Amino acid sequence: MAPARVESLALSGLAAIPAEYVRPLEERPTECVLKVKRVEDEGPQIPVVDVAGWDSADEEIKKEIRRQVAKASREWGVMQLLNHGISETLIERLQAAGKAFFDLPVEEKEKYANDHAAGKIAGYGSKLANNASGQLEWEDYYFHLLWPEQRRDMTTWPKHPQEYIDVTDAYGREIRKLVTKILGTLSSDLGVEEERMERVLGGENLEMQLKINYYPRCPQPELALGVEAHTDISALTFLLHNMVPGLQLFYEGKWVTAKCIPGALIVHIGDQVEILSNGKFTSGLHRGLVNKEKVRISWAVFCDPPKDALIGPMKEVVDESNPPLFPAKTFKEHTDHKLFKKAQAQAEAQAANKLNQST
Ligand SMILES: Oc1cc(O)c2c(c1)O[C@H](c1ccc(O)c(O)c1)[C@@H](O)[C@H]2O
Ligand SMILES: O=C(O)CCC(=O)C(=O)O
Repeated sequence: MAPARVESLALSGLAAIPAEYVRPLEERPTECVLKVKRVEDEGPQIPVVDVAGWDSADEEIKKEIRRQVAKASREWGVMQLLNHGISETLIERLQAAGKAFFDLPVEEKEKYANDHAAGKIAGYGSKLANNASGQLEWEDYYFHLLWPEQRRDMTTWPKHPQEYIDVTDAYGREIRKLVTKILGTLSSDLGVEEERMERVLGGENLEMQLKINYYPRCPQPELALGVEAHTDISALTFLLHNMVPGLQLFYEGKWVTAKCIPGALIVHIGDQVEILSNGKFTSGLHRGLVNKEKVRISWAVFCDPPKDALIGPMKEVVDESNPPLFPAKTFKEHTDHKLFKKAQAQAEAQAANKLNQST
């Protein structure tokens, strides 16, 4: 059976969210997004790195940018990049196209419905109820392969609006260039050749998946999560949003809300870079909150190695005093293992809840 669309639920005007969307107490946001906004200037903030001089002829300028990118990747596993080189116009067009798709009636979007249960994740979807816990996220999404170009299945891309394909293709090309820059910076910081990480991650076979997250208004945002806490299975993730706050990073024991900075591109370090670097770079735990007044939309590009790429700590970052912290696994094994672990943890939590209720 197709899962309920969160958008349809939200539009039905319900005052209380269905039980499957109510997070366990320990997962609930302590303050809803609108309250968080007032205190967002307090405490530690996600690092902001201005990379305008990335290609500068001045070696000192380049060195300083590289130092800041590596520092943010080590300490936070996330950063907001300014002056990243992707034009404002392209970003506006990408966001207008994604919004135009989600502005279609749900029945139109259903024509692109994915079949997650059958392993077909490309298309329009909502999180499936996991048998173990039945917990759901307050979001619908659109997911498709963006790169490499020759592996795209254009039947899974939205046909409306007409501009979607051109603009998403152009954005993908820009992100692909940034992948090379960031992986080069991180490789150098580890003392390996600049091309090394990109090569291990598949080189020209490196994959990029686009996920447009659509978070409808939620009548009880303090009880729900748009995306539950997770680290990304990717190597890197690039994120844009429509300037509605919601992304939070777990840092030094607290959830920190990402500031909405016009023009900024958020970059997450994912599990694959954490593994390659033997934990020198951090795959940051993050989650997405929802909002009572505003629809939130975000655009995530996940950069992944091919499924069969074997990823383990690079030999240069391992020695007697730095033993490998991760076993080498193919990307497919990593993904399967993580999903299995999550399902198992949810099953255990649910069993414990049931036991508590019956005693
Ligand atoms: O290739 C990837 C890499 C990622 O890091 C992720 C991904 C795909 O998809 C996750 C996802 C997609 C669709 C869903 O319904 C989910 O519940 C998760 C994404 O969260 C991310 O980890
Ligand atoms: O919407 C966001 O800000 C976060 C999205 C996310 O973490 C994801 O799609 O995996």
